[in-house]
Amino acid sequence: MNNLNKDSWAMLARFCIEIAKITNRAEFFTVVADGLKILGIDKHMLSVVNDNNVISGTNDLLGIPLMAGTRNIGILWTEPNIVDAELLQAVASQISIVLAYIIANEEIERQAAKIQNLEKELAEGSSSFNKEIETTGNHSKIIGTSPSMEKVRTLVSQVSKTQSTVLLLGETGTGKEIIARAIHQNSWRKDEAMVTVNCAALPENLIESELFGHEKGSYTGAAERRIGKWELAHNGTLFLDEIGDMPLNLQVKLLRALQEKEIERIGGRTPIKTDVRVIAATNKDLQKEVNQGNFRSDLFFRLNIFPITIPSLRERKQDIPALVLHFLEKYAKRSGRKISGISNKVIKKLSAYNWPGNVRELENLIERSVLLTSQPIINQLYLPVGEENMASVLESTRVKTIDEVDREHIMRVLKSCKGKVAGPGGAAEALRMPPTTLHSMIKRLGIKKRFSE
Ligand SMILES: Nc1ncnc2c1ncn2[C@@H]1O[C@H](COP(=O)(O)OP(=O)(O)OP(=O)(O)O)[C@@H](O)[C@H]1O
Repeated sequence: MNNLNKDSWAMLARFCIEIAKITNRAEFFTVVADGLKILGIDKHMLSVVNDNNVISGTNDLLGIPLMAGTRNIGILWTEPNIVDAELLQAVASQISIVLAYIIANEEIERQAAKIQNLEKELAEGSSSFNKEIETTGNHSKIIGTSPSMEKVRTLVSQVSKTQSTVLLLGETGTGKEIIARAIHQNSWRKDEAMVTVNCAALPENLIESELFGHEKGSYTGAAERRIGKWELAHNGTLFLDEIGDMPLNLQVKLLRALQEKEIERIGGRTPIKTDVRVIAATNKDLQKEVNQGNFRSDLFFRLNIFPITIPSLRERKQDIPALVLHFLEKYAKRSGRKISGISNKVIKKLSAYNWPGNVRELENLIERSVLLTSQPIINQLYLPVGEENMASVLESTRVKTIDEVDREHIMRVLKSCKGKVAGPGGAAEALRMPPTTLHSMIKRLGIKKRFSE
């Protein structure tokens, strides 16, 4: 029963000690576990139970099956000839009841932690649950028919049905998470959870507990026992995002978990067996990280069994129109707006841009444009303030007038001065011009009042 946690062991031990007192058979308790004298209980040797439900195991130990209904949940070991068979059966049936209760309790805790995890993700708006609904069961939501995306699709199909660890490589926003989800949805684990851990989002001291969990009191602040995401992903998939940012000392533990298929909670003394499929993703060049000593080479080789590189959007510009239509439909539906399309002129501009933020950047732009347009066809782009880089690329086909350049520059300076025109720290000072001149330029160029004093 090595997958029982510490509290459950203690509960079982207390019960067994009570039985020892009641039966007046202290010598019955021969096996020591977790520092407490309890009955030896094992669930891994059930196959040697004979017709009489009594077996001889190693070291001449006797084993009695522990049953929950017709299901074997463990085996009780004792030395032969210490107690009579009738008493042994009575003790075994009592222990079975307690053990079944403990196992059920642990399952409830695990499920509660899963629900809590989902609720947290829903509250943060990053719900794997939400996304699961969107991508149900197939690759249809992975948009793009360019040869490079078709290659990705083929690799996804090949690897989904296997147990292999997968490494997803690609720039930020290229769709690594959506591909991970497709692999999960096409695997036989699809009815279990895909649990996500962002290895870059948490400080080093918290990420180990996030991943592997901790026992109550294992460190200052560990007021309650916590089940880690690895355990939550049992029978399902664990998506380790930004794996290139995982701290070195945790990389050792991750490698061990991948190899041994078991983990230990912080402060826990018993290893926990798990069945987890790992998909890792990074936008870093992992080989380079290995060369620089930031990433362990043994872990790299363990993860790099089946790498899939997702191409950047600028390498597959032919996918832009289909992606745009997909996002238009998605956000028009979500916002209840009636948008029937987007003009060719805008598509051309989008295709001229080099998309450093890849599909995510395109998606954000379309969402914003759907919300801000008042026309049924989008024929203008609505760029977020501060995206000068993008704006200038999109506008590069046209030469700007001096007034436009002045206007943009003054607006930028006013913004950085929080709208202050005159006086210390004001825009006039920054632009080295008299406040009166700046005031009249603001008026002439039609700069909105919110930028002036
Ligand atoms: N091929 C695609 N079809 C449809 N939507 C896509 C595609 N690729 C990416 N997206 C969308 O773009 C957004 C960003 O994708 P995702 O989060 O999967 O990128 P990522 O590579 O994991 O990014 P990061 O490295 O920053 O974590 C998501 O909303 C996703 O649904």
